[in-house]
Amino acid sequence: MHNTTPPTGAATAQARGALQIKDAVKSFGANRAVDGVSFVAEASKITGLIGPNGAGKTTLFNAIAGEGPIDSGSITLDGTRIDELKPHRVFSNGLARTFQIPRPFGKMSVLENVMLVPERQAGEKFWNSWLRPGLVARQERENLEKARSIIEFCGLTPVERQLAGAISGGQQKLVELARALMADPKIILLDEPGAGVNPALLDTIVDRIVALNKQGITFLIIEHNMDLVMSLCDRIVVMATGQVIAEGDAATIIADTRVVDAYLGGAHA
Ligand SMILES: Nc1ncnc2c1ncn2[C@@H]1O[C@H](COP(=O)(O)OP(=O)(O)OP(=O)(O)O)[C@@H](O)[C@H]1O
Repeated sequence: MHNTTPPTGAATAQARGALQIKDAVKSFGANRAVDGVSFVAEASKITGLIGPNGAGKTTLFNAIAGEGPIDSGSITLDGTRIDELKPHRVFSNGLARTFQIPRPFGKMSVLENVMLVPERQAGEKFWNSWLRPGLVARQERENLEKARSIIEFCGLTPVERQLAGAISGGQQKLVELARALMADPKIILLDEPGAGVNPALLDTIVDRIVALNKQGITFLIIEHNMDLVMSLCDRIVVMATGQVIAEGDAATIIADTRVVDAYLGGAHA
């Protein structure tokens, strides 16, 4: 049985990682893919972002992660504006994301993929390896230990030497989660963690999200699997045609006829 305790340092128990989206607009030509969106993903909570195909969820995720800036509005993380930052700066501010389709380095092992996550390592400065080889060796050892403990937490130890391109899609999603955890994030954005994942592995993913959230990590999750959304999320934000049409807890969302109408009118069931 692998270790199910979140790795030390992955988060603190204090509430942090509050993400505030205010009047966000993002257009592609005449198409306002994100059309005046405002909501808060509360610190240390799990917020679900749902809506039919084309609602603007991925566009908003990209904007939050710095991969396609909004045209107007603001995005703040714990009160700090992040909407004008490049992706690596958003990342170093404590926001990590995973992708709908995992993007591991397929020709590298699972362990190498997890260890590749950029850190402010001494070894990155070439003179350190010449002037301070002991420091570099120690940091590399600590990095390896951290990667191994995160890999264990994610249940990936049996495949840590395998090529990341050769493991299942569900395991690749766990590799993405492990990579996110290497950065000690305050908030993790998960893009469809349940898509294409077998039920047993899905249980592992859900279990790990819950454990990390208990340690204080905030989650914002795009997911089409409604059972998963309803059981996992403290709060749900529903988007349709670029706008927020409803938000609240699961019971509120289920009872909202605007949500039903949006899904019936959209392509997604
Ligand atoms: N790079 C782009 N260039 C032009 N239009 C885009 C681009 N990305 C998204 N769009 C358009 O923006 C709108 C919102 O798309 P988006 O992918 O954000 O929706 P979504 O809610 O994530 O959908 P899905 O659930 O299918 O992933 C759609 O009309 C889409 O065609």
